[in-house]
Order: sequence, then C-alpha cells, then structure tokens
Amino acid sequence: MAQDEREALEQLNSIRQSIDNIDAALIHLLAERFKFTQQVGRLKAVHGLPPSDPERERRQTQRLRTLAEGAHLDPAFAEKWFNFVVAEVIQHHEEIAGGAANGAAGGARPTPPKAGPATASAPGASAPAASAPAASAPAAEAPAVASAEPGTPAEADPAAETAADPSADAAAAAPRPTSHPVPHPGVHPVPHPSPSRPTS
Ligand SMILES: O=C(O)C(=O)C[C@]1(C(=O)O)C=C[C@@H](O)C=C1
Repeated sequence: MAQDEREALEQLNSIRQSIDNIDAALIHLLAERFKFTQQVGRLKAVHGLPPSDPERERRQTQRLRTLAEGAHLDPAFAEKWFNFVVAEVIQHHEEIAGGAANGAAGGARPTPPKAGPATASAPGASAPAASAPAASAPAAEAPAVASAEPGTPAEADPAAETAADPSADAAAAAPRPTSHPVPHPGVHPVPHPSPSRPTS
C-alpha cells in the first residue's frame, strides 16, 4: 500500500473515531431528554393535562431553527429532527395517560418495553436507535466529544447555547402531522422517582 494511501486511511479512522464519539454523546443526550419528558408525561397524566402543547412546540421549533442557523446546520433538518422526537414523546405521554386512565396500580406508570425494532423512519432522516439503558449515564458522564484534529477545541459548545430564546415571538413553525406515524423506537421509560432539575 502506498504511503499516501496509508495516511489517508489513518486520517479516515481518526475522523471516524470522532464521529463515533459524537454518536455516543447524542445517544446519551437523547436518553437524558427522554427521562425528563417521561417526568413531564407523568405530571401531565396525574394532572389531566393534554399530552401535547402546540404553543410550546412552536417556540421550541423557532428557537432550534435559530440555533441551527447559527451552527450552520440546515434549519429544516433541525425542525424535522425535533418533530420526530416530539412525536415519540407525545406517544409516550399518551401511553402513560392511558395507563393512568386504565387504573394501573400506582397511577401513571411507564408502559413495558415493546418487542421488535422500529419500522418507520423519520422524514429525511433515519430512525434514531435510541435504546436507553436501564440506568443510563447522566449527561455529565457522557463520553467527551473529540475534535477531528487532536488538540483542537470543539468548535461549538452546546452548553453555551442555553441563553434566553431570542426568537420566541417569531412566526409559527411548520405544523406537525396530527397522527403520530413513528412507532416506539425502543426508548423505554426509566423510573425517575426523585425530580431533578434540567440545567437548561
Ligand atoms: O413540554 C412539554 O409539555 C412536553 O410534553 C415536552 C415536549 C418536548 O418533547 O419538548 C413534548 C410535547 C409537547 O407538545 C411539547 C414539548
């Protein structure tokens, strides 16, 4: 194998390691997000609140689109990702409320895990195979995200993006489909008895 080919393969491997680290971090972050939305789902079920909150979603969508633009990420993709996740969250909320309405012991309890892989994909994106471990690591323990070039600091710090939403009053976002076409992708509720406060 030629020297320049060897170097190219080394570079490819190094970049792929960074991609793997980022994918791992995303899975941990998604699992953390679903833990908090499960808390929201239980609260809503206990207090008879509707599973979805379109006004909250509108503001979130606008905020994410603005963040995406600043990060040179396609805002349409950011919105599709958000809609995909929220459809799943609402389905969880409905399942929790259904369990509570059926008089399950203990009130709003998580539904048992479903067998089988997810079959549908998000529009324009492959389905996140976010299979939350029984006790996933807190976000702080998520693997560090390596930069492609060792020694180079990460370009964007997501934690720095938690400032006040500058776009809360912007125009309404594209509507989400009224049905929830996304089956449960395998993110199973994790009991979370002691409410903890998200950092953002
Ligand atoms: O904030 C809520 O009320 C939620 O249920 C969480 C969430 C979300 O995943 O961000 C999901 C559904 C709602 O329609 C709005 C937001």
